[in-house]
Amino acid sequence: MNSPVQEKPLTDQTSLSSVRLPLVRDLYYGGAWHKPQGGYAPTFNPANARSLGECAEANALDVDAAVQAAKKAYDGWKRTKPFERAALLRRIAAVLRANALELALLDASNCGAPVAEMQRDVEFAAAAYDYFAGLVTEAKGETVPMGDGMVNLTVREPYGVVGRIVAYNHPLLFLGAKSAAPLAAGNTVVMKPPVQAPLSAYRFAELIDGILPPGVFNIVTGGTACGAALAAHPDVPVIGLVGSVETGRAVMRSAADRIKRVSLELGGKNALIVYPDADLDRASSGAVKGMNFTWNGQSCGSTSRLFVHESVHDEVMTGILKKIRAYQPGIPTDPKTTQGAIVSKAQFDKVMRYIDIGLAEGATLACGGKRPSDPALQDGYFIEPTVFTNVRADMRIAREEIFGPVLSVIRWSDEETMFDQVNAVEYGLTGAVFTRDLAIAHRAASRIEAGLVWVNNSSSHFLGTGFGGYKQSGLGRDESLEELLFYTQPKNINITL
Ligand SMILES: NC(=O)c1ccc[n+]([C@@H]2O[C@H](COP(=O)([O-])OP(=O)(O)OC[C@H]3O[C@@H](n4cnc5c(N)ncnc54)[C@H](O)[C@@H]3O)[C@@H](O)[C@H]2O)c1
Repeated sequence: MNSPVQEKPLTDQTSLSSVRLPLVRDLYYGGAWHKPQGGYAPTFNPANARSLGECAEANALDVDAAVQAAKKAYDGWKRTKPFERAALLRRIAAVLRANALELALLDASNCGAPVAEMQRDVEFAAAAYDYFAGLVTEAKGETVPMGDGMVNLTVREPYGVVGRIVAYNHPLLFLGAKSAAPLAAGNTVVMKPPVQAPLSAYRFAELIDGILPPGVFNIVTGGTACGAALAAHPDVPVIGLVGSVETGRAVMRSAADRIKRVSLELGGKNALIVYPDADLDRASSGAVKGMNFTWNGQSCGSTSRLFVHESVHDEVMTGILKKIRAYQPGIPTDPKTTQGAIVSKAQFDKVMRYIDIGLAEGATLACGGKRPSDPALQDGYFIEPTVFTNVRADMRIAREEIFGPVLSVIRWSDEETMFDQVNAVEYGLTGAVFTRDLAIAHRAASRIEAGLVWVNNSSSHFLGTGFGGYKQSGLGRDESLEELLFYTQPKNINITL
Protein backbone atom coordinates (compact mmCIF):
# COMPACT_ATOMS: atom_id res chain seq x y z
CA MET A 1 0.00 0.00 0.00
CA ASN A 2 1.14 3.55 -0.69
CA SER A 3 2.06 6.08 1.92
CA PRO A 4 0.02 9.27 2.28
CA VAL A 5 0.09 11.66 -0.68
CA GLN A 6 1.92 14.93 -0.83
CA GLU A 7 0.40 18.25 0.08
CA LYS A 8 -1.77 19.46 -2.78
CA PRO A 9 -3.45 22.88 -3.17
CA LEU A 10 -7.10 22.88 -4.22
CA THR A 11 -6.46 25.41 -6.98
CA ASP A 12 -8.46 23.50 -9.56
CA GLN A 13 -11.60 23.72 -7.47
CA THR A 14 -11.80 27.02 -5.75
CA SER A 15 -10.94 30.65 -5.64
CA LEU A 16 -10.04 30.03 -2.00
CA SER A 17 -6.86 28.31 -3.12
CA SER A 18 -4.90 28.53 0.11
CA VAL A 19 -6.31 25.33 1.62
CA ARG A 20 -3.90 22.42 1.93
CA LEU A 21 -4.88 18.82 2.11
CA PRO A 22 -3.56 17.18 5.30
CA LEU A 23 -0.15 15.63 4.81
CA VAL A 24 -0.49 12.99 7.47
CA ARG A 25 -3.40 10.56 7.03
CA ASP A 26 -2.41 7.95 9.59
CA LEU A 27 -4.10 6.98 12.84
CA TYR A 28 -4.08 9.43 15.72
CA TYR A 29 -3.94 7.85 19.15
CA GLY A 30 -1.99 8.27 22.36
CA GLY A 31 -1.23 11.85 21.27
CA ALA A 32 0.82 10.71 18.24
CA TRP A 33 0.43 9.52 14.65
CA HIS A 34 0.79 5.81 13.88
CA LYS A 35 1.08 3.98 10.57
CA PRO A 36 -1.90 1.68 10.07
CA GLN A 37 -1.41 -2.05 9.92
CA GLY A 38 -4.52 -2.21 7.75
CA GLY A 39 -2.93 -0.15 4.94
CA TYR A 40 -4.34 2.78 2.97
CA ALA A 41 -7.24 3.39 0.62
CA PRO A 42 -7.99 6.38 -1.61
CA THR A 43 -10.48 9.10 -0.78
CA PHE A 44 -12.23 11.14 -3.47
CA ASN A 45 -13.55 14.55 -4.41
CA PRO A 46 -17.20 13.91 -5.34
CA ALA A 47 -17.29 17.10 -7.44
CA ASN A 48 -14.99 15.57 -10.05
CA ALA A 49 -14.49 11.93 -8.97
CA ARG A 50 -10.73 12.50 -8.66
CA SER A 51 -8.64 10.95 -5.93
CA LEU A 52 -7.54 13.21 -3.10
CA GLY A 53 -4.91 10.69 -2.01
CA GLU A 54 -4.74 7.76 0.31
CA CYS A 55 -5.98 7.53 3.89
CA ALA A 56 -5.35 5.05 6.68
CA GLU A 57 -7.65 2.02 6.86
CA ALA A 58 -7.55 0.78 10.42
CA ASN A 59 -7.93 -2.95 10.98
CA ALA A 60 -8.80 -4.69 14.25
CA LEU A 61 -5.17 -4.53 15.46
CA ASP A 62 -5.06 -0.78 14.84
CA VAL A 63 -8.36 -0.28 16.62
CA ASP A 64 -7.08 -2.28 19.56
CA ALA A 65 -3.96 -0.11 19.78
CA ALA A 66 -6.10 3.06 19.79
CA VAL A 67 -8.42 1.62 22.44
CA GLN A 68 -5.46 0.67 24.63
CA ALA A 69 -4.13 4.24 24.36
CA ALA A 70 -7.55 5.58 25.35
CA LYS A 71 -7.76 3.11 28.21
CA LYS A 72 -4.37 4.17 29.52
CA ALA A 73 -5.42 7.82 29.50
CA TYR A 74 -8.77 7.21 31.18
CA ASP A 75 -7.83 7.28 34.84
CA GLY A 76 -6.01 10.60 34.57
CA TRP A 77 -8.81 12.21 32.56
CA LYS A 78 -11.49 10.93 34.91
CA ARG A 79 -9.60 12.47 37.86
CA THR A 80 -9.06 15.80 36.10
CA LYS A 81 -11.23 18.37 37.85
CA PRO A 82 -14.42 19.06 35.90
CA PHE A 83 -13.66 22.76 35.41
CA GLU A 84 -10.18 21.90 34.12
CA ARG A 85 -11.74 19.49 31.63
CA ALA A 86 -14.17 22.23 30.64
CA ALA A 87 -11.38 24.75 30.09
CA LEU A 88 -9.64 22.35 27.70
CA LEU A 89 -12.87 21.69 25.81
CA ARG A 90 -13.37 25.45 25.41
CA ARG A 91 -9.87 25.72 23.96
CA ILE A 92 -10.88 23.15 21.34
CA ALA A 93 -13.98 25.20 20.53
CA ALA A 94 -11.77 28.26 19.99
CA VAL A 95 -9.41 26.30 17.73
CA LEU A 96 -12.36 25.09 15.67
CA ARG A 97 -13.68 28.63 15.23
CA ALA A 98 -10.25 30.00 14.33
CA ASN A 99 -9.85 27.35 11.61
CA ALA A 100 -13.46 27.10 10.42
CA LEU A 101 -12.82 28.01 6.79
CA GLU A 102 -9.94 25.57 6.34
CA LEU A 103 -11.87 22.71 7.94
CA ALA A 104 -14.98 23.58 5.93
CA LEU A 105 -13.00 23.54 2.69
CA LEU A 106 -11.69 20.09 3.51
CA ASP A 107 -15.22 18.82 4.14
CA ALA A 108 -16.52 20.54 0.99
CA SER A 109 -13.85 18.95 -1.18
CA ASN A 110 -14.24 15.49 0.40
CA CYS A 111 -17.97 15.05 1.18
CA GLY A 112 -19.33 17.42 -1.49
CA ALA A 113 -21.44 19.76 0.66
CA PRO A 114 -20.98 23.49 -0.02
CA VAL A 115 -18.24 25.26 1.89
CA ALA A 116 -20.58 27.95 3.23
CA GLU A 117 -22.71 25.27 4.85
CA MET A 118 -19.71 23.35 6.13
CA GLN A 119 -18.50 26.51 7.90
CA ARG A 120 -21.79 26.47 9.80
CA ASP A 121 -21.05 22.84 10.64
CA VAL A 122 -17.73 23.81 12.19
CA GLU A 123 -19.51 26.53 14.18
CA PHE A 124 -22.01 23.94 15.41
CA ALA A 125 -19.19 21.62 16.51
CA ALA A 126 -17.55 24.52 18.38
CA ALA A 127 -20.87 25.41 20.00
CA ALA A 128 -21.26 21.80 21.15
CA TYR A 129 -17.82 21.87 22.77
CA ASP A 130 -18.73 25.10 24.59
CA TYR A 131 -22.15 23.75 25.54
CA PHE A 132 -20.87 20.51 27.06
CA ALA A 133 -18.00 22.37 28.75
CA GLY A 134 -20.70 24.40 30.49
CA LEU A 135 -22.50 21.25 31.62
CA VAL A 136 -19.64 19.49 33.43
CA THR A 137 -21.14 20.12 36.87
CA GLU A 138 -24.52 18.81 35.70
CA ALA A 139 -23.18 15.24 35.75
CA LYS A 140 -24.34 15.26 39.34
CA GLY A 141 -26.26 12.92 41.61
CA GLU A 142 -28.80 13.15 44.40
CA THR A 143 -29.28 12.34 48.04
CA VAL A 144 -32.05 10.00 49.15
CA PRO A 145 -33.53 10.18 52.69
CA MET A 146 -32.90 6.94 54.61
CA GLY A 147 -33.62 8.16 58.12
CA ASP A 148 -31.41 8.81 61.12
CA GLY A 149 -27.90 7.40 61.08
CA MET A 150 -27.64 6.99 57.32
CA VAL A 151 -26.68 9.12 54.37
CA ASN A 152 -27.53 7.81 50.93
CA LEU A 153 -26.22 9.53 47.85
CA THR A 154 -25.83 8.93 44.15
CA VAL A 155 -22.87 10.01 42.10
CA ARG A 156 -22.39 9.77 38.34
CA GLU A 157 -19.17 8.33 36.97
CA PRO A 158 -17.84 8.00 33.43
CA TYR A 159 -17.63 4.57 31.78
CA GLY A 160 -14.10 4.50 30.39
CA VAL A 161 -13.41 4.36 26.65
CA VAL A 162 -16.30 5.53 24.48
CA GLY A 163 -16.38 4.61 20.78
CA ARG A 164 -18.23 6.97 18.47
CA ILE A 165 -18.85 6.00 14.86
CA VAL A 166 -20.28 8.69 12.57
CA ALA A 167 -21.95 9.18 9.18
CA TYR A 168 -20.63 11.05 6.15
CA ASN A 169 -23.08 13.91 5.77
CA HIS A 170 -21.46 16.20 8.36
CA PRO A 171 -17.92 14.84 8.87
CA LEU A 172 -16.35 17.59 10.99
CA LEU A 173 -19.56 18.48 12.77
CA PHE A 174 -20.01 14.91 13.96
CA LEU A 175 -16.34 14.47 14.84
CA GLY A 176 -16.54 17.52 17.09
CA ALA A 177 -20.10 17.51 18.37
CA LYS A 178 -20.17 13.77 19.11
CA SER A 179 -16.91 13.73 21.06
CA ALA A 180 -17.76 16.68 23.32
CA ALA A 181 -20.28 15.02 25.67
CA PRO A 182 -18.32 11.85 26.47
CA LEU A 183 -15.17 13.91 27.05
CA ALA A 184 -16.99 16.40 29.27
CA ALA A 185 -18.29 13.50 31.36
CA GLY A 186 -14.75 12.23 31.92
CA ASN A 187 -14.55 9.41 29.37
CA THR A 188 -11.81 9.08 26.80
CA VAL A 189 -12.92 8.63 23.18
CA VAL A 190 -12.01 6.77 20.04
CA MET A 191 -13.69 8.45 17.07
CA LYS A 192 -14.40 6.66 13.78
CA PRO A 193 -14.98 9.26 11.03
CA PRO A 194 -16.88 8.41 7.83
CA VAL A 195 -14.85 6.40 5.32
CA GLN A 196 -16.02 8.64 2.47
CA ALA A 197 -14.72 11.90 3.99
CA PRO A 198 -11.96 11.54 6.60
CA LEU A 199 -9.75 14.51 5.57
CA SER A 200 -11.12 17.08 8.02
CA ALA A 201 -10.56 14.59 10.87
CA TYR A 202 -6.81 14.46 10.19
CA ARG A 203 -6.59 18.25 10.22
CA PHE A 204 -8.73 18.44 13.36
CA ALA A 205 -6.30 16.08 15.12
CA GLU A 206 -3.33 18.19 14.01
CA LEU A 207 -5.00 21.36 15.22
CA ILE A 208 -5.95 20.13 18.68
CA ASP A 209 -2.82 18.06 19.26
CA GLY A 210 -1.36 18.94 22.66
CA ILE A 211 -4.53 20.45 24.13
CA LEU A 212 -5.80 17.25 25.73
CA PRO A 213 -3.55 14.76 27.54
CA PRO A 214 -2.29 12.01 25.18
CA GLY A 215 -4.84 9.26 24.59
CA VAL A 216 -7.89 11.24 25.70
CA PHE A 217 -9.03 11.91 22.13
CA ASN A 218 -8.17 9.40 19.40
CA ILE A 219 -9.12 8.89 15.76
CA VAL A 220 -9.16 5.69 13.73
CA THR A 221 -10.12 6.03 10.06
CA GLY A 222 -11.41 3.25 7.88
CA GLY A 223 -14.56 1.52 6.74
CA THR A 224 -16.89 -1.17 7.99
CA ALA A 225 -14.11 -3.39 9.40
CA CYS A 226 -12.78 -0.48 11.47
CA GLY A 227 -16.24 0.45 12.80
CA ALA A 228 -17.12 -3.18 13.53
CA ALA A 229 -13.84 -3.72 15.43
CA LEU A 230 -14.52 -0.64 17.55
CA ALA A 231 -18.12 -1.67 18.23
CA ALA A 232 -17.03 -5.18 19.25
CA HIS A 233 -14.01 -4.22 21.33
CA PRO A 234 -14.23 -5.62 24.88
CA ASP A 235 -12.61 -2.51 26.38
CA VAL A 236 -15.18 -0.14 24.86
CA PRO A 237 -18.23 -0.29 27.13
CA VAL A 238 -20.21 2.42 25.31
CA ILE A 239 -20.80 2.93 21.61
CA GLY A 240 -22.52 5.90 20.00
CA LEU A 241 -23.42 5.49 16.35
CA VAL A 242 -24.67 8.01 13.80
CA GLY A 243 -25.59 5.99 10.73
CA SER A 244 -28.16 3.88 8.92
CA VAL A 245 -30.68 1.54 10.50
CA GLU A 246 -28.83 -1.42 9.02
CA THR A 247 -25.57 -0.37 10.70
CA GLY A 248 -27.50 0.33 13.90
CA ARG A 249 -28.70 -3.26 13.94
CA ALA A 250 -25.18 -4.59 13.32
CA VAL A 251 -23.73 -2.43 16.11
CA MET A 252 -26.48 -3.43 18.52
CA ARG A 253 -26.02 -7.12 17.77
CA SER A 254 -22.31 -6.85 18.37
CA ALA A 255 -22.89 -4.81 21.54
CA ALA A 256 -25.15 -7.58 22.88
CA ASP A 257 -22.18 -9.92 23.22
CA ARG A 258 -20.59 -7.55 25.73
CA ILE A 259 -23.71 -5.93 27.27
CA LYS A 260 -22.61 -2.54 26.00
CA ARG A 261 -24.50 0.68 26.30
CA VAL A 262 -25.57 1.85 22.85
CA SER A 263 -26.77 5.17 21.50
CA LEU A 264 -28.13 5.08 17.95
CA GLU A 265 -28.86 8.12 15.79
CA LEU A 266 -30.27 6.50 12.66
CA GLY A 267 -32.19 7.24 9.49
CA GLY A 268 -35.47 8.95 8.74
CA LYS A 269 -38.27 9.24 6.19
CA ASN A 270 -39.82 12.31 7.70
CA ALA A 271 -43.21 13.87 7.00
CA LEU A 272 -44.09 17.54 6.62
CA ILE A 273 -47.84 18.16 6.80
CA VAL A 274 -49.52 21.23 5.29
CA TYR A 275 -53.02 22.03 6.58
CA PRO A 276 -55.48 24.09 4.51
CA ASP A 277 -55.30 27.02 6.95
CA ALA A 278 -51.48 27.29 6.81
CA ASP A 279 -49.57 30.35 5.68
CA LEU A 280 -48.91 28.80 2.28
CA ASP A 281 -45.92 30.95 1.45
CA ARG A 282 -44.32 29.85 4.69
CA ALA A 283 -45.31 26.25 4.07
CA SER A 284 -43.69 26.08 0.64
CA SER A 285 -40.54 27.73 2.06
CA GLY A 286 -40.57 25.21 4.91
CA ALA A 287 -40.97 22.30 2.50
CA VAL A 288 -37.93 23.43 0.49
CA LYS A 289 -35.87 24.23 3.60
CA GLY A 290 -36.82 20.90 5.18
CA MET A 291 -35.31 18.97 2.29
CA ASN A 292 -31.81 20.32 3.02
CA PHE A 293 -31.14 20.54 -0.72
CA THR A 294 -27.89 22.36 0.10
CA TRP A 295 -26.34 19.04 1.03
CA ASN A 296 -28.54 17.12 -1.38
CA GLY A 297 -31.11 15.97 1.13
CA GLN A 298 -28.39 13.83 2.71
CA SER A 299 -29.74 14.48 6.16
CA CYS A 300 -31.43 12.13 8.58
CA GLY A 301 -33.91 14.88 9.44
CA SER A 302 -34.93 15.83 5.88
CA THR A 303 -38.69 16.07 5.45
CA SER A 304 -38.74 14.04 2.24
CA ARG A 305 -42.47 13.21 2.42
CA LEU A 306 -44.72 16.22 1.93
CA PHE A 307 -48.37 15.67 2.85
CA VAL A 308 -50.33 18.61 1.37
CA HIS A 309 -54.04 19.07 1.84
CA GLU A 310 -55.65 18.68 -1.58
CA SER A 311 -57.36 22.10 -1.36
CA VAL A 312 -54.00 23.92 -1.24
CA HIS A 313 -51.88 21.46 -3.21
CA ASP A 314 -51.50 23.52 -6.39
CA GLU A 315 -50.66 26.75 -4.60
CA VAL A 316 -48.06 25.06 -2.40
CA MET A 317 -46.53 23.34 -5.43
CA THR A 318 -46.27 26.66 -7.30
CA GLY A 319 -44.34 28.07 -4.34
CA ILE A 320 -42.06 25.05 -4.08
CA LEU A 321 -41.18 24.98 -7.76
CA LYS A 322 -40.31 28.69 -7.63
CA LYS A 323 -38.26 28.55 -4.42
CA ILE A 324 -36.41 25.39 -5.33
CA ARG A 325 -34.60 27.37 -8.04
CA ALA A 326 -32.47 28.91 -5.30
CA TYR A 327 -30.67 25.55 -5.22
CA GLN A 328 -28.37 25.03 -8.17
CA PRO A 329 -25.72 22.32 -8.16
CA GLY A 330 -22.25 23.84 -8.17
CA ILE A 331 -18.63 23.24 -7.17
CA PRO A 332 -18.74 22.66 -3.38
CA THR A 333 -15.62 24.68 -2.58
CA ASP A 334 -17.04 27.78 -4.29
CA PRO A 335 -18.49 30.01 -1.55
CA LYS A 336 -21.45 30.94 -3.79
CA THR A 337 -22.57 27.33 -4.33
CA THR A 338 -26.03 26.59 -2.96
CA GLN A 339 -26.17 22.82 -3.63
CA GLY A 340 -23.19 20.50 -3.58
CA ALA A 341 -22.33 17.07 -4.91
CA ILE A 342 -23.58 13.73 -3.62
CA VAL A 343 -20.90 12.07 -1.54
CA SER A 344 -20.00 9.06 -3.72
CA LYS A 345 -20.77 7.17 -6.88
CA ALA A 346 -22.54 4.50 -4.83
CA GLN A 347 -24.88 7.08 -3.26
CA PHE A 348 -25.37 8.87 -6.61
CA ASP A 349 -26.35 5.57 -8.24
CA LYS A 350 -28.72 4.79 -5.37
CA VAL A 351 -30.52 8.13 -5.75
CA MET A 352 -30.79 7.74 -9.53
CA ARG A 353 -32.21 4.24 -9.00
CA TYR A 354 -34.90 5.67 -6.73
CA ILE A 355 -35.75 8.30 -9.36
CA ASP A 356 -36.27 5.46 -11.85
CA ILE A 357 -38.36 3.58 -9.29
CA GLY A 358 -40.54 6.68 -8.75
CA LEU A 359 -41.16 6.98 -12.49
CA ALA A 360 -41.89 3.27 -12.79
CA GLU A 361 -44.33 3.47 -9.88
CA GLY A 362 -46.28 6.14 -11.76
CA ALA A 363 -45.34 9.29 -9.83
CA THR A 364 -45.09 12.56 -11.80
CA LEU A 365 -41.69 14.18 -12.09
CA ALA A 366 -42.37 17.86 -11.40
CA CYS A 367 -38.72 18.97 -11.62
CA GLY A 368 -35.16 17.64 -11.63
CA GLY A 369 -34.53 13.91 -11.82
CA LYS A 370 -31.29 14.27 -13.74
CA ARG A 371 -27.73 15.57 -13.75
CA PRO A 372 -27.37 19.33 -14.30
CA SER A 373 -26.34 20.34 -17.83
CA ASP A 374 -23.39 22.54 -16.73
CA PRO A 375 -20.31 21.04 -18.47
CA ALA A 376 -18.15 21.88 -15.44
CA LEU A 377 -20.14 19.39 -13.35
CA GLN A 378 -20.18 16.40 -15.70
CA ASP A 379 -17.51 14.38 -13.89
CA GLY A 380 -19.07 14.83 -10.45
CA TYR A 381 -22.02 13.31 -8.64
CA PHE A 382 -24.57 16.08 -9.08
CA ILE A 383 -28.36 15.71 -9.29
CA GLU A 384 -30.82 18.56 -9.69
CA PRO A 385 -33.33 19.12 -6.88
CA THR A 386 -36.07 16.61 -7.66
CA VAL A 387 -39.78 16.69 -6.82
CA PHE A 388 -42.30 13.95 -7.49
CA THR A 389 -46.01 14.75 -7.31
CA ASN A 390 -48.97 12.36 -7.44
CA VAL A 391 -47.10 10.10 -5.05
CA ARG A 392 -49.07 7.44 -3.18
CA ALA A 393 -48.05 6.74 0.39
CA ASP A 394 -47.44 3.08 -0.43
CA MET A 395 -44.88 3.79 -3.17
CA ARG A 396 -41.28 2.91 -2.38
CA ILE A 397 -40.15 6.52 -2.90
CA ALA A 398 -42.56 7.45 -0.09
CA ARG A 399 -41.52 4.69 2.30
CA GLU A 400 -37.77 4.17 1.96
CA GLU A 401 -34.97 6.53 2.94
CA ILE A 402 -33.37 7.77 -0.30
CA PHE A 403 -30.89 10.15 1.37
CA GLY A 404 -30.84 12.30 -1.75
CA PRO A 405 -32.44 15.49 -3.17
CA VAL A 406 -35.79 13.80 -3.84
CA LEU A 407 -39.06 15.11 -2.40
CA SER A 408 -42.26 13.04 -2.63
CA VAL A 409 -45.52 15.01 -2.54
CA ILE A 410 -48.68 13.23 -1.35
CA ARG A 411 -52.16 14.81 -1.34
CA TRP A 412 -54.42 14.28 1.65
CA SER A 413 -58.06 15.01 2.45
CA ASP A 414 -59.03 12.90 5.48
CA GLU A 415 -56.94 13.70 8.56
CA GLU A 416 -57.09 10.24 10.15
CA THR A 417 -56.01 8.54 6.92
CA MET A 418 -53.19 11.07 6.60
CA PHE A 419 -51.95 10.36 10.17
CA ASP A 420 -52.05 6.62 9.43
CA GLN A 421 -49.92 7.19 6.34
CA VAL A 422 -47.51 9.54 8.12
CA ASN A 423 -46.90 6.90 10.80
CA ALA A 424 -46.87 3.89 8.46
CA VAL A 425 -43.10 3.97 7.90
CA GLU A 426 -40.60 2.21 10.15
CA TYR A 427 -38.77 5.49 10.86
CA GLY A 428 -39.67 8.18 13.39
CA LEU A 429 -36.99 10.85 13.51
CA THR A 430 -38.61 14.21 12.68
CA GLY A 431 -41.89 15.67 11.47
CA ALA A 432 -43.27 19.10 10.65
CA VAL A 433 -46.71 20.73 10.66
CA PHE A 434 -47.77 23.95 8.97
CA THR A 435 -50.97 25.48 10.32
CA ARG A 436 -52.21 28.73 11.90
CA ASP A 437 -54.41 26.85 14.36
CA LEU A 438 -52.86 26.11 17.75
CA ALA A 439 -55.23 23.22 18.40
CA ILE A 440 -54.33 21.58 15.10
CA ALA A 441 -50.63 22.14 15.80
CA HIS A 442 -50.87 20.37 19.16
CA ARG A 443 -53.05 17.58 17.77
CA ALA A 444 -50.68 16.88 14.89
CA ALA A 445 -47.58 17.16 17.09
CA SER A 446 -48.98 14.55 19.45
CA ARG A 447 -50.04 12.23 16.62
CA ILE A 448 -46.75 12.24 14.68
CA GLU A 449 -44.56 9.37 15.87
CA ALA A 450 -41.20 11.14 15.85
CA GLY A 451 -38.56 12.45 18.25
CA LEU A 452 -38.73 16.04 16.96
CA VAL A 453 -41.73 17.91 15.56
CA TRP A 454 -41.43 21.40 14.09
CA VAL A 455 -44.50 23.63 13.91
CA ASN A 456 -44.22 26.19 11.09
CA ASN A 457 -40.53 25.38 10.69
CA SER A 458 -38.27 22.57 9.47
CA SER A 459 -34.66 21.38 9.38
CA SER A 460 -33.37 23.47 12.33
CA HIS A 461 -31.63 21.89 15.32
CA PHE A 462 -31.75 23.47 18.76
CA LEU A 463 -28.67 22.73 20.83
CA GLY A 464 -29.80 22.03 24.39
CA THR A 465 -32.91 20.08 23.32
CA GLY A 466 -32.68 16.34 22.83
CA PHE A 467 -32.35 15.14 19.23
CA GLY A 468 -33.13 11.51 18.49
CA GLY A 469 -35.60 9.08 17.02
CA TYR A 470 -38.70 7.04 17.70
CA LYS A 471 -39.08 3.53 16.28
CA GLN A 472 -36.24 2.38 13.99
CA SER A 473 -34.73 5.88 13.91
CA GLY A 474 -32.74 5.17 17.01
CA LEU A 475 -32.15 5.14 20.73
CA GLY A 476 -31.07 8.05 22.93
CA ARG A 477 -31.12 11.82 22.64
CA ASP A 478 -28.07 13.82 21.61
CA GLU A 479 -27.36 17.57 21.64
CA SER A 480 -28.66 17.93 25.19
CA LEU A 481 -28.04 17.23 28.89
CA GLU A 482 -29.39 13.75 28.19
CA GLU A 483 -26.40 13.11 25.93
CA LEU A 484 -23.99 14.07 28.71
CA LEU A 485 -25.79 11.84 31.23
CA PHE A 486 -25.85 8.95 28.76
CA TYR A 487 -22.07 8.84 29.02
CA THR A 488 -22.20 8.53 32.82
CA GLN A 489 -23.31 5.69 35.07
CA PRO A 490 -24.94 6.23 38.47
CA LYS A 491 -23.40 4.77 41.59
CA ASN A 492 -25.36 4.68 44.82
CA ILE A 493 -23.39 5.05 48.06
CA ASN A 494 -25.03 4.27 51.38
CA ILE A 495 -23.19 5.53 54.46
CA THR A 496 -24.07 4.24 57.92
CA LEU A 497 -22.90 6.92 60.33
N1 LIG B 1 -30.15 10.38 13.36
C1 LIG B 1 -29.08 11.11 13.08
O1 LIG B 1 -28.68 11.99 13.85
C2 LIG B 1 -28.34 10.88 11.78
C3 LIG B 1 -27.47 11.87 11.33
C4 LIG B 1 -26.80 11.67 10.12
C5 LIG B 1 -27.00 10.53 9.38
N2 LIG B 1 -27.86 9.59 9.82
C6 LIG B 1 -28.13 8.41 9.02
O2 LIG B 1 -26.91 7.85 8.49
C7 LIG B 1 -27.15 7.24 7.23
C8 LIG B 1 -26.20 7.78 6.19
O3 LIG B 1 -24.88 7.72 6.61
P1 LIG B 1 -23.89 6.56 6.17
O4 LIG B 1 -24.20 6.12 4.78
O5 LIG B 1 -22.53 7.04 6.50
O6 LIG B 1 -24.34 5.42 7.18
P2 LIG B 1 -23.66 4.00 7.44
O7 LIG B 1 -24.55 3.31 8.40
O8 LIG B 1 -23.34 3.33 6.17
O9 LIG B 1 -22.26 4.37 8.14
C9 LIG B 1 -22.21 5.09 9.34
C10 LIG B 1 -20.87 4.81 10.01
O10 LIG B 1 -20.86 3.45 10.46
C11 LIG B 1 -19.72 2.76 9.94
N3 LIG B 1 -20.12 1.36 9.76
C12 LIG B 1 -20.67 0.78 8.66
N4 LIG B 1 -20.95 -0.51 8.92
C13 LIG B 1 -20.57 -0.76 10.20
C14 LIG B 1 -20.62 -1.91 11.05
N5 LIG B 1 -21.10 -3.07 10.62
N6 LIG B 1 -20.18 -1.78 12.32
C15 LIG B 1 -19.71 -0.59 12.78
N7 LIG B 1 -19.62 0.52 12.01
C16 LIG B 1 -20.05 0.43 10.73
C17 LIG B 1 -19.39 3.52 8.67
O11 LIG B 1 -18.06 3.31 8.26
C18 LIG B 1 -19.66 4.96 9.09
O12 LIG B 1 -18.59 5.50 9.82
C19 LIG B 1 -28.59 7.56 6.88
O13 LIG B 1 -29.43 6.47 7.19
C20 LIG B 1 -28.89 8.75 7.79
O14 LIG B 1 -30.26 8.96 8.01
C21 LIG B 1 -28.52 9.74 11.02
